[in-house]
Amino acid sequence: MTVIEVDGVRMRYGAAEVLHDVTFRVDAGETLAVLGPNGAGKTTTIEILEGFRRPSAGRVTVLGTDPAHGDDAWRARVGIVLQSWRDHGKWRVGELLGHLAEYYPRPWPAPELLAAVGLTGQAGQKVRTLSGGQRRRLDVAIGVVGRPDVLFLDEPTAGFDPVARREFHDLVTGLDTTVLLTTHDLDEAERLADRIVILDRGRVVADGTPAALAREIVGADEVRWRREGRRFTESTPDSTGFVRELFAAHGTAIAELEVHRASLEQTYLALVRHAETEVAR
Ligand SMILES: Nc1ncnc2c1ncn2[C@@H]1O[C@H](COP(=O)(O)OP(=O)(O)OP(=O)(O)O)[C@@H](O)[C@H]1O
Repeated sequence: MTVIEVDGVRMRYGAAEVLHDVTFRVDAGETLAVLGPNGAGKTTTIEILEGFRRPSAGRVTVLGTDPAHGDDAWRARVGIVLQSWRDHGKWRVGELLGHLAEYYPRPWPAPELLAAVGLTGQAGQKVRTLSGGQRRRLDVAIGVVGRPDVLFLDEPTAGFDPVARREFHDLVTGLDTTVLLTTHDLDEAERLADRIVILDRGRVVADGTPAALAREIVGADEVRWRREGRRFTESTPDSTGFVRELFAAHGTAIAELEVHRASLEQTYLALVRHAETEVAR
Protein backbone atom coordinates (compact mmCIF):
# COMPACT_ATOMS: atom_id res chain seq x y z
CA MET A 1 0.00 0.00 0.00
CA THR A 2 1.24 3.48 -0.88
CA VAL A 3 1.30 5.79 2.15
CA ILE A 4 2.96 8.84 0.58
CA GLU A 5 2.52 9.81 -3.04
CA VAL A 6 4.21 12.83 -4.61
CA ASP A 7 3.44 13.31 -8.27
CA GLY A 8 4.81 16.07 -10.49
CA VAL A 9 5.13 18.56 -7.65
CA ARG A 10 6.36 22.07 -8.38
CA MET A 11 6.91 24.79 -5.83
CA ARG A 12 7.52 28.41 -6.46
CA TYR A 13 8.50 31.07 -3.93
CA GLY A 14 7.85 34.31 -5.81
CA ALA A 15 9.82 34.04 -9.04
CA ALA A 16 12.07 31.23 -7.80
CA GLU A 17 11.03 27.65 -8.60
CA VAL A 18 12.53 25.47 -5.87
CA LEU A 19 10.86 22.12 -6.74
CA HIS A 20 10.68 21.00 -10.37
CA ASP A 21 8.43 18.05 -11.14
CA VAL A 22 9.25 16.04 -7.99
CA THR A 23 7.80 12.52 -8.05
CA PHE A 24 8.28 9.65 -5.60
CA ARG A 25 6.25 7.33 -3.39
CA VAL A 26 6.66 5.60 -0.04
CA ASP A 27 5.00 2.27 0.75
CA ALA A 28 3.58 1.19 4.11
CA GLY A 29 6.28 0.27 6.61
CA GLU A 30 9.06 1.70 4.47
CA THR A 31 11.65 4.22 5.71
CA LEU A 32 12.65 6.73 3.04
CA ALA A 33 15.56 9.13 3.51
CA VAL A 34 15.50 12.31 1.44
CA LEU A 35 19.04 13.59 0.96
CA GLY A 36 20.43 16.61 -0.82
CA PRO A 37 22.65 19.66 -0.50
CA ASN A 38 21.57 22.78 1.42
CA GLY A 39 18.69 24.46 -0.37
CA ALA A 40 17.82 21.38 -2.46
CA GLY A 41 14.18 21.52 -1.35
CA LYS A 42 14.01 18.81 1.33
CA THR A 43 12.28 20.90 4.00
CA THR A 44 9.91 22.39 1.42
CA THR A 45 8.94 18.86 0.32
CA ILE A 46 8.37 17.68 3.88
CA GLU A 47 6.34 20.81 4.71
CA ILE A 48 4.09 20.14 1.70
CA LEU A 49 3.58 16.56 2.92
CA GLU A 50 2.73 17.80 6.41
CA GLY A 51 0.12 20.19 4.98
CA PHE A 52 2.01 23.36 6.03
CA ARG A 53 2.56 24.48 2.43
CA ARG A 54 0.61 23.99 -0.79
CA PRO A 55 2.52 23.08 -3.92
CA SER A 56 2.25 25.38 -6.94
CA ALA A 57 1.43 22.35 -9.10
CA GLY A 58 1.22 18.55 -8.90
CA ARG A 59 -0.51 16.05 -6.66
CA VAL A 60 0.33 14.93 -3.11
CA THR A 61 -1.39 12.38 -0.89
CA VAL A 62 -0.48 11.13 2.58
CA LEU A 63 -2.53 8.17 3.86
CA GLY A 64 -4.80 8.73 0.86
CA THR A 65 -5.56 12.36 1.76
CA ASP A 66 -4.39 15.65 0.29
CA PRO A 67 -2.46 17.11 3.26
CA ALA A 68 -3.87 20.58 2.51
CA HIS A 69 -7.32 19.15 3.39
CA GLY A 70 -6.28 16.82 6.25
CA ASP A 71 -8.85 16.76 9.10
CA ASP A 72 -8.24 16.02 12.80
CA ALA A 73 -8.54 12.26 12.27
CA TRP A 74 -5.85 12.46 9.57
CA ARG A 75 -3.61 14.67 11.76
CA ALA A 76 -3.86 12.12 14.59
CA ARG A 77 -2.29 9.51 12.26
CA VAL A 78 0.60 11.78 11.22
CA GLY A 79 3.63 12.39 13.46
CA ILE A 80 5.86 15.36 12.85
CA VAL A 81 9.33 16.26 14.14
CA LEU A 82 10.22 19.71 12.85
CA GLN A 83 13.70 21.22 12.70
CA SER A 84 12.97 23.18 15.87
CA TRP A 85 10.06 23.46 18.25
CA ARG A 86 10.31 26.48 20.48
CA ASP A 87 7.04 26.20 22.42
CA HIS A 88 6.16 24.54 25.69
CA GLY A 89 9.20 25.98 27.59
CA LYS A 90 7.40 26.18 30.96
CA TRP A 91 5.98 22.65 30.87
CA ARG A 92 7.66 19.82 32.69
CA VAL A 93 8.76 17.07 30.30
CA GLY A 94 6.61 14.24 31.70
CA GLU A 95 3.53 16.45 32.08
CA LEU A 96 3.83 17.76 28.54
CA LEU A 97 3.94 14.26 27.04
CA GLY A 98 1.05 13.14 29.26
CA HIS A 99 -0.94 16.17 28.13
CA LEU A 100 -0.22 15.67 24.42
CA ALA A 101 -1.11 11.97 24.75
CA GLU A 102 -4.69 12.97 25.61
CA TYR A 103 -5.23 14.16 22.02
CA TYR A 104 -4.71 10.69 20.58
CA PRO A 105 -6.85 7.55 20.66
CA ARG A 106 -3.98 5.09 21.36
CA PRO A 107 -1.05 7.08 22.73
CA TRP A 108 2.31 5.84 23.94
CA PRO A 109 2.25 6.02 27.80
CA ALA A 110 4.54 8.86 28.95
CA PRO A 111 6.85 6.80 31.22
CA GLU A 112 7.46 4.20 28.50
CA LEU A 113 8.05 6.89 25.88
CA LEU A 114 10.45 8.80 28.15
CA ALA A 115 12.44 5.61 28.62
CA ALA A 116 12.48 4.98 24.85
CA VAL A 117 13.97 8.41 24.12
CA GLY A 118 16.31 8.34 27.14
CA LEU A 119 14.64 11.17 29.09
CA THR A 120 13.43 9.33 32.19
CA GLY A 121 15.84 11.34 34.35
CA GLN A 122 14.48 14.61 32.96
CA ALA A 123 10.76 13.85 33.43
CA GLY A 124 10.36 16.48 36.16
CA GLN A 125 12.50 19.13 34.47
CA LYS A 126 11.09 22.19 32.71
CA VAL A 127 11.41 21.98 28.93
CA ARG A 128 13.42 25.21 28.65
CA THR A 129 16.12 23.82 30.96
CA LEU A 130 16.90 20.83 28.69
CA SER A 131 20.18 20.66 26.77
CA GLY A 132 20.05 20.90 22.97
CA GLY A 133 20.28 17.13 22.48
CA GLN A 134 17.72 16.43 25.23
CA ARG A 135 15.39 18.98 23.61
CA ARG A 136 15.71 17.11 20.32
CA ARG A 137 14.91 13.80 22.02
CA LEU A 138 11.78 15.45 23.41
CA ASP A 139 10.90 16.66 19.89
CA VAL A 140 11.08 13.05 18.73
CA ALA A 141 8.94 11.91 21.66
CA ILE A 142 6.33 14.57 20.77
CA GLY A 143 6.35 13.32 17.17
CA VAL A 144 5.64 9.71 18.10
CA VAL A 145 3.42 10.09 21.20
CA GLY A 146 0.27 9.34 19.17
CA ARG A 147 1.81 6.18 17.62
CA PRO A 148 1.46 7.70 14.14
CA ASP A 149 0.97 5.65 10.97
CA VAL A 150 3.40 7.92 9.20
CA LEU A 151 6.23 9.90 10.73
CA PHE A 152 8.06 12.89 9.27
CA LEU A 153 11.51 13.61 10.69
CA ASP A 154 13.35 16.71 9.47
CA GLU A 155 17.03 16.35 10.41
CA PRO A 156 16.11 14.46 13.58
CA THR A 157 19.58 13.91 15.02
CA ALA A 158 21.20 17.29 14.33
CA GLY A 159 23.09 18.08 17.55
CA PHE A 160 22.92 14.55 19.00
CA ASP A 161 25.98 13.01 20.60
CA PRO A 162 26.99 9.60 19.18
CA VAL A 163 25.27 7.60 21.94
CA ALA A 164 22.03 9.59 21.60
CA ARG A 165 22.23 9.12 17.84
CA ARG A 166 22.57 5.35 18.17
CA GLU A 167 19.69 5.23 20.66
CA PHE A 168 17.57 7.28 18.31
CA HIS A 169 18.36 4.90 15.44
CA ASP A 170 17.26 1.96 17.59
CA LEU A 171 14.07 3.82 18.44
CA VAL A 172 13.21 4.52 14.80
CA THR A 173 14.10 0.99 13.71
CA GLY A 174 11.75 -0.38 16.37
CA LEU A 175 8.79 1.77 15.26
CA ASP A 176 6.13 -0.05 13.30
CA THR A 177 5.40 2.88 11.02
CA THR A 178 6.17 4.49 7.68
CA VAL A 179 8.95 7.05 8.03
CA LEU A 180 10.17 9.86 5.82
CA LEU A 181 13.30 11.57 7.09
CA THR A 182 15.69 14.20 5.84
CA THR A 183 19.27 14.12 6.98
CA HIS A 184 22.76 15.28 6.08
CA ASP A 185 24.22 12.28 7.90
CA LEU A 186 24.82 9.65 5.21
CA ASP A 187 25.65 6.92 7.75
CA GLU A 188 22.31 7.60 9.37
CA ALA A 189 20.54 7.35 6.01
CA GLU A 190 22.32 4.08 5.23
CA ARG A 191 21.48 2.65 8.63
CA LEU A 192 17.80 3.65 8.71
CA ALA A 193 16.54 3.89 5.17
CA ASP A 194 15.10 1.13 3.01
CA ARG A 195 15.22 3.57 0.13
CA ILE A 196 16.93 6.86 -0.65
CA VAL A 197 15.73 9.82 -2.71
CA ILE A 198 18.37 12.41 -3.56
CA LEU A 199 17.16 15.91 -4.38
CA ASP A 200 19.44 18.39 -6.05
CA ARG A 201 18.24 21.92 -6.82
CA GLY A 202 14.65 20.85 -6.61
CA ARG A 203 14.92 17.76 -8.83
CA VAL A 204 15.00 14.06 -7.94
CA VAL A 205 18.40 12.86 -9.18
CA ALA A 206 18.27 9.37 -7.61
CA ASP A 207 15.67 7.00 -6.15
CA GLY A 208 16.53 3.49 -5.00
CA THR A 209 18.00 1.29 -2.27
CA PRO A 210 21.50 2.31 -1.11
CA ALA A 211 22.88 -0.88 -2.71
CA ALA A 212 21.12 -0.34 -6.05
CA LEU A 213 22.21 3.29 -6.20
CA ALA A 214 25.80 2.34 -5.43
CA ARG A 215 25.75 -0.24 -8.24
CA GLU A 216 24.05 2.09 -10.69
CA ILE A 217 26.08 5.19 -9.99
CA VAL A 218 29.48 4.10 -8.72
CA GLY A 219 29.45 0.75 -10.53
CA ALA A 220 31.52 -2.15 -9.32
CA ASP A 221 31.92 -3.74 -5.87
CA GLU A 222 35.36 -4.88 -4.81
CA VAL A 223 35.88 -8.48 -3.68
CA ARG A 224 39.08 -9.41 -1.81
CA TRP A 225 40.21 -12.84 -0.67
CA ARG A 226 43.26 -14.95 0.11
CA ARG A 227 44.02 -18.36 -1.44
CA GLU A 228 47.09 -20.52 -0.90
CA GLY A 229 48.92 -17.66 0.75
CA ARG A 230 48.23 -15.17 -2.07
CA ARG A 231 45.99 -12.06 -1.94
CA PHE A 232 43.46 -11.43 -4.71
CA THR A 233 41.27 -8.41 -5.55
CA GLU A 234 38.54 -8.27 -8.18
CA SER A 235 36.19 -5.46 -9.22
CA THR A 236 32.77 -6.75 -10.24
CA PRO A 237 29.24 -5.35 -10.70
CA ASP A 238 27.82 -8.68 -9.40
CA SER A 239 29.71 -9.51 -6.21
CA THR A 240 27.18 -12.15 -5.06
CA GLY A 241 27.47 -14.10 -8.33
CA PHE A 242 31.23 -13.71 -8.35
CA VAL A 243 31.58 -15.04 -4.79
CA ARG A 244 29.28 -17.98 -5.62
CA GLU A 245 31.55 -18.95 -8.54
CA LEU A 246 34.67 -18.36 -6.49
CA PHE A 247 33.46 -20.85 -3.87
CA ALA A 248 32.30 -23.31 -6.52
CA ALA A 249 35.81 -23.24 -8.01
CA HIS A 250 37.96 -23.16 -4.87
CA GLY A 251 35.71 -24.04 -1.90
CA THR A 252 37.48 -24.19 1.43
CA ALA A 253 40.74 -22.86 -0.02
CA ILE A 254 39.17 -19.36 0.10
CA ALA A 255 40.06 -17.36 3.22
CA GLU A 256 39.62 -13.80 4.51
CA LEU A 257 36.82 -12.98 2.08
CA GLU A 258 35.72 -9.33 2.02
CA VAL A 259 33.12 -7.62 -0.19
CA HIS A 260 33.23 -3.83 -0.33
CA ARG A 261 30.21 -2.08 -1.73
CA ALA A 262 30.53 1.60 -2.66
CA SER A 263 29.39 3.63 0.35
CA LEU A 264 26.38 5.89 0.18
CA GLU A 265 28.81 8.76 0.60
CA GLN A 266 30.66 7.81 -2.61
CA THR A 267 27.34 7.47 -4.41
CA TYR A 268 26.07 10.79 -3.10
CA LEU A 269 29.21 12.71 -3.97
CA ALA A 270 29.36 11.17 -7.44
CA LEU A 271 25.75 12.16 -8.08
CA VAL A 272 25.73 15.64 -6.66
CA ARG A 273 29.03 16.54 -8.35
CA HIS A 274 27.73 15.01 -11.58
CA ALA A 275 24.56 17.11 -11.35
CA GLU A 276 26.64 20.25 -10.77
CA THR A 277 28.77 19.56 -13.86
CA GLU A 278 25.66 19.04 -15.98
CA VAL A 279 24.12 22.33 -14.87
CA ALA A 280 27.41 24.15 -15.47
CA ARG A 281 27.66 22.84 -19.03
N1 LIG B 1 9.57 30.91 2.60
C1 LIG B 1 10.47 30.95 1.61
N2 LIG B 1 10.54 31.98 0.76
C2 LIG B 1 11.42 32.02 -0.26
N3 LIG B 1 12.33 31.05 -0.51
C3 LIG B 1 12.33 29.99 0.31
C4 LIG B 1 11.41 29.88 1.42
N4 LIG B 1 11.67 28.72 2.05
C5 LIG B 1 12.69 28.15 1.38
N5 LIG B 1 13.09 28.90 0.34
C6 LIG B 1 14.14 28.56 -0.65
O1 LIG B 1 13.79 27.34 -1.24
C7 LIG B 1 14.94 26.54 -1.47
C8 LIG B 1 14.77 25.19 -0.81
O2 LIG B 1 14.79 25.35 0.61
P1 LIG B 1 14.61 24.14 1.62
O3 LIG B 1 14.58 24.71 3.00
O4 LIG B 1 13.45 23.31 1.19
O5 LIG B 1 15.96 23.34 1.37
P2 LIG B 1 16.61 22.12 2.19
O6 LIG B 1 16.93 21.09 1.17
O7 LIG B 1 15.72 21.72 3.29
O8 LIG B 1 17.95 22.78 2.73
P3 LIG B 1 18.83 22.51 4.09
O9 LIG B 1 19.60 21.27 3.84
O10 LIG B 1 19.71 23.72 4.10
O11 LIG B 1 17.88 22.44 5.24
C9 LIG B 1 16.13 27.34 -0.95
O12 LIG B 1 16.74 27.98 -2.03
C10 LIG B 1 15.50 28.34 0.00
O13 LIG B 1 16.26 29.53 0.04
